[in-house]
Amino acid sequence: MLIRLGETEFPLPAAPQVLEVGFGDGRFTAQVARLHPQWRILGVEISAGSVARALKRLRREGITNVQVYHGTAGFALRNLIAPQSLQRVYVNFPDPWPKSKHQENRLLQQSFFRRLSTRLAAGGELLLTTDHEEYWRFAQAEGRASGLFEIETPPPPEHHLTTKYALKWKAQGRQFYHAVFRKVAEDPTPWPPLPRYPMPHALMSGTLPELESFEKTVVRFEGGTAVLLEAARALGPEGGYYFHAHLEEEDLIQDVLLEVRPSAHGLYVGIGRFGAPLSTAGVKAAVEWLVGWLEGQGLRVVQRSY
Ligand SMILES: C[S@@+](CC[C@H](N)C(=O)[O-])C[C@H]1O[C@@H](n2cnc3c(N)ncnc32)[C@H](O)[C@@H]1O
Repeated sequence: MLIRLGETEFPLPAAPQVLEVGFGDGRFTAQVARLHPQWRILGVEISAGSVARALKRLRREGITNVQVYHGTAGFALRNLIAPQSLQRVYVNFPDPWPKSKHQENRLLQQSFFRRLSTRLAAGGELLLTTDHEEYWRFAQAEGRASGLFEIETPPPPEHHLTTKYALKWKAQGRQFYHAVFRKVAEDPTPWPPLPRYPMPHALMSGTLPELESFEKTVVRFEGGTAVLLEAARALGPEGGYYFHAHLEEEDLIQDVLLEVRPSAHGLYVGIGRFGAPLSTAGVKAAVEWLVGWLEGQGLRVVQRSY
């Protein structure tokens, strides 16, 4: 039920028809899944704690028509959702980012609406419910500016007002706002999924140096940054090293382990399977840097696969 990127095809082969962005504790997701057992639902959430709580709830309730992705809505839309496949997107109580200098962090901006239009089916819709009147107006202005959506503002359906945040704001007597953004046209700009590469690796010869220290290194590549944070010695009989790399690419943050270990064919340098990483341009850049760094330590490349 939890999507592991390294083991998933892009887009998801059984296309979800419904997406919920920022599901929090997942109670609304579970409710929708129970009401519509025939829908394939994808829930997306950036908070790891919320993902864990929602997964527990979905398992406890025996719900099988929800897949959960831990990451950003932008990444999920681009990579997991097939073009023109979504019937409905729920956004309940998105973070309002009330200060004007933080507004660029808001989810419902014109660029998001443009990209969303490529993944919605004809007539597909996004349903926004919020307690934040200013964000509600902002989202409508952004949706309208895209020229791709028709907008209506009926009162919020009662069952949207049962989420954790809805109950919290209800207790404070706040007012609620709702908007339905219905797709009427599509952005023509192509937005293909992120390119993926075969797992990059190299075989090297020579003696692995005894590392006394390792200095944090930042590697920039087209589309992002890889930060090699630290190195650790493998204590097993074969020895070797692990390198912790933090990768930031568009809509994707990954922490991966690179490894240098003796193999039957020489020293293997590549990405470890730990955490089922997604083999992106960032992974390639990190492996490339490590191989170059080891060359600087006197090792030679026997074979390179990237
Ligand atoms: C105010 S909470 C609302 C949670 C839930 N929908 C509710 O009504 O109780 C906003 C949620 O959106 C999540 N979130 C914020 N930005 C996101 C993004 N770009 N992609 C996915 N989730 C996001 C946050 O982690 C948080 O759980």
